[in-house]
Amino acid sequence: MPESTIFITGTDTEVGKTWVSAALLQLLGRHGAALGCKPVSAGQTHPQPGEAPFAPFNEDVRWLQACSVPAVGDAPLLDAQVGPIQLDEPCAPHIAAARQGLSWDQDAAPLRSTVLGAVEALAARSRWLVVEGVGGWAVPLAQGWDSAALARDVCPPGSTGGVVLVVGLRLGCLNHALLTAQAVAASGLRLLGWVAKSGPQPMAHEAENLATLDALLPAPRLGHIPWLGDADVGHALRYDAAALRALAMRAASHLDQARLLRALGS
Ligand SMILES: Nc1ncnc2c1ncn2[C@@H]1O[C@H](COP(=O)(O)OP(=O)(O)OP(=O)(O)O)[C@@H](O)[C@H]1O
Ligand SMILES: C[C@H](N)[C@H](N)CCCCCC(=O)O
Ligand SMILES: [Mg+2]
Repeated sequence: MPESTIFITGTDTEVGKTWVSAALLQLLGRHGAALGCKPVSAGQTHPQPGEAPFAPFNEDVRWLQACSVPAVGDAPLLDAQVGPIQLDEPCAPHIAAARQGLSWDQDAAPLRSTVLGAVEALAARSRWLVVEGVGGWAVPLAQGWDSAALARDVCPPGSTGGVVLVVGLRLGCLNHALLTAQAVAASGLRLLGWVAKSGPQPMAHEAENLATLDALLPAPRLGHIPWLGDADVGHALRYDAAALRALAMRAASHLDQARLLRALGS
């Protein structure tokens, strides 16, 4: 079993959870096997007209597969191991599932058992397991099972792991971050830390917003990942896993490794 399972949540969808997950994998992979999992994903990338053909893939799964660091001698992870449930449409997962005729609204048990089976298989091979949630903390998945319940399933209260919150720096993030931290605590889970992620436009009064989060969030800031303006993410995702790892390393250079290892108790 892993020393720690880290569940990555965010203040919203598209805030940088995958960037942070990939960066953590590359950073922690220096200290032992670090494997990534995106248990439920929604949205497949298909070749556009005129583009060289490739098999459709989910971008988050592709990132985590490329950036996972298996133990020496262990096999690289397969797409289906990193992303056991990959839905077609880029929307709320329970809606994407319904549109594909999956009956998650009737019974969560088959979904939960597939997902947790996949997570456990990776856990058995890793020192660090990084599990990326879907959207924000409370996104519904299936009847009686949501993203918060998934987090509790993969790093139960009392386990050595916990939650890392990614805060997308934009107006509104203070409220979303503080509500999420409250909800994590109410679930009985440990907030290990939080990471700020900038978008293409710098947030107005960024320093003051970061200071407010530092003062009010009940966990340490583990880093602030800037916008990497020159990154050709689309090309790297399609054709170049090494370029994805290089981008993840650039992102990781903005994380505080010592603080992270302290938060993980290592
Ligand atoms: N070149 C780049 N440098 C830094 N950040 C980028 C770059 N290109 C895109 N991004 C950021 O990545 C964000 C999406 O990040 P990411 O895919 O990690 O989000 P997410 O929280 O994982 O989303 P989801 O809920 O879909 O899983 C975009 O909103 C954008 O700000
Ligand atoms: C498709 C998207 N990028 C995410 N994977 C799914 C986000 C679900 C958000 C649901 C919601 O909070 O409204
Ligand atoms: Mg993501």
